[in-house]
Amino acid sequence: MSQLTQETCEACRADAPKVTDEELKTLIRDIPDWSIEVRDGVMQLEKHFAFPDFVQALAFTNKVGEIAEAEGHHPKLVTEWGSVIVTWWSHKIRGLHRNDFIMAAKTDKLL
Ligand SMILES: C[C@H](O)[C@H](O)[C@H]1CNC2=NC(N)=NC(=O)C2=N1
Repeated sequence: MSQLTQETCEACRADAPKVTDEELKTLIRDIPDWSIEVRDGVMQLEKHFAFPDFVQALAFTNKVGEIAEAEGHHPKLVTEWGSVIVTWWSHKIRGLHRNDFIMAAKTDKLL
């Protein structure tokens, strides 16, 4: 399990730096199952989680919500029967911050 899971998010600020290309290459190794998506020019981390039914998908969704509230950093969550797509990015900087990698690692740790 990545050391990122031991870190906590810093407060989201509009002038916070995006991760550099070099940091991105290093950080993504810690969360190898996550994909990097770019939507409207905004880089995001995304992963699909499969579950046997809706109840377990919803339970996982709520767990992600709990860590998001605890860290003050929130994802996009798409919950369907047997499926949750989790997407992390930093809205204020319209891109990826270290916070997003921390939260992706913490998301994986929920399973
Ligand atoms: C006021 C509040 O802390 C901020 O708006 C936080 C809330 N959660 C957040 N979550 C994410 N992913 N990005 C943000 O910029 C962000 N900002």
